[in-house]
Amino acid sequence: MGEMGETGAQGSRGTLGVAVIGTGRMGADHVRRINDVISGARVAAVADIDAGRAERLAHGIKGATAYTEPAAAMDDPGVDAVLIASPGPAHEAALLDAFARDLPVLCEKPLTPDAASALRVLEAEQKLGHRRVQVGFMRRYDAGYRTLKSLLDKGAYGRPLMLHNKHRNADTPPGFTNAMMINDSVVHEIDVTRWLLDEEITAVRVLRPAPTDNAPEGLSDPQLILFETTGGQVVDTELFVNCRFGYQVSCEAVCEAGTARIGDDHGVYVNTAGHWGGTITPGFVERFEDAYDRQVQHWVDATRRGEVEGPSCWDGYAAAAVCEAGVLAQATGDRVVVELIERPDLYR
Ligand SMILES: NC(=O)C1=CN([C@@H]2O[C@H](COP(=O)(O)OP(=O)(O)OC[C@H]3O[C@@H](n4cnc5c(N)ncnc54)[C@H](O)[C@@H]3O)[C@@H](O)[C@H]2O)C=CC1
Ligand SMILES: O=C1[C@@H](O)[C@H](O)[C@@H](O)[C@H](O)[C@H]1O
Repeated sequence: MGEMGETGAQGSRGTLGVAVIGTGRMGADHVRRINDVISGARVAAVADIDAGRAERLAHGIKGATAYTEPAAAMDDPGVDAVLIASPGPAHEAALLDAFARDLPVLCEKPLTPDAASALRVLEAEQKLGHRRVQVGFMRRYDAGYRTLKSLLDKGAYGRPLMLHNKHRNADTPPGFTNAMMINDSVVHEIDVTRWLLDEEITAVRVLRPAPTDNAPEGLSDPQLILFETTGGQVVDTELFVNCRFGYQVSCEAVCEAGTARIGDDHGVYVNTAGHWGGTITPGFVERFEDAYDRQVQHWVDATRRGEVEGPSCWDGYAAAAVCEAGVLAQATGDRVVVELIERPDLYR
């Protein structure tokens, strides 16, 4: 254990030594964030099954060691906490490794890619007897979503009846599948729906219009996803992941006495010869930069106080259960009911 472990996490002011698992796009961005943007933490170890990638990243960081095994990185003497940024199917093993060492974790979304594995993680955390995981649903740290949440919580426009979401990506990485459209992309709308409305999602439907010619063969893009909630609200999401023109995420809440919409900020509004308007961010890294920074700072601060806050394994499990229903709804065209276990005491 690093400095934090020697002094004790509770109330300690030591710098948090973080092992970053997975050094691809998000892992490398989180390493940069920990090194250059936020305070109170340092990268003590990185791990990637691609040894060269891990070594190249560790090379530029004083005191960081590269590993190929996540468990070996967690055993590094400088490590107090773990940030998991490997692909979703690798999360369960890394989470169980972290639990075996009782280390605090920030786990990128999705918690895991299916409900059964998410349930195993939920059960393993309960065996520890305390929460250890914050799930990387970073939209909860975005300024626009936070404002919308506080307006809804105050009942500013009365009871929310519907949400209209848009989620557009310019393009998809190689190997992106229809299931990933739900598990990797719509999982964000699943989380913001549950969080903004404070309700569970009870059923899912998916409509698949004729696909764009810009989508890779076999990808049904765009899709329209409909959720029903325990509160009787209906939520629609347009997901269009090969729209070509940039990255757009917005959410409009329709309430009894008004509507509130976020995500339309296009920066400076310009008038010039033959042109008017703003800009569109190219991708999620730019659109949600502040949210990622706030999310990681929040995790570091809570961990240094010996606390665990933010989206929990319950949120990760509930999202995985909705994703599973969504993938089935996508394949069959049916309305699929979401099956959830009763919420355990640890997450009440
Ligand atoms: N919050 C957000 O907006 C975003 C979150 N993500 C999430 O971040 C995670 C990583 O995504 P990307 O960085 O885009 O993927 P990526 O493919 O760019 O990087 C993943 C890295 O993990 C490594 N890896 C694979 N299996 C591993 C294992 N068992 N142990 C250690 N390393 C392993 C790969 O070699 C690769 O370097 C995923 O969970 C993804 O859903 C991704 C994009 C945006
Ligand atoms: O999490 C993310 C990606 O994994 C996903 O592939 C994108 O569609 C999302 O916009 C992004 O936020």
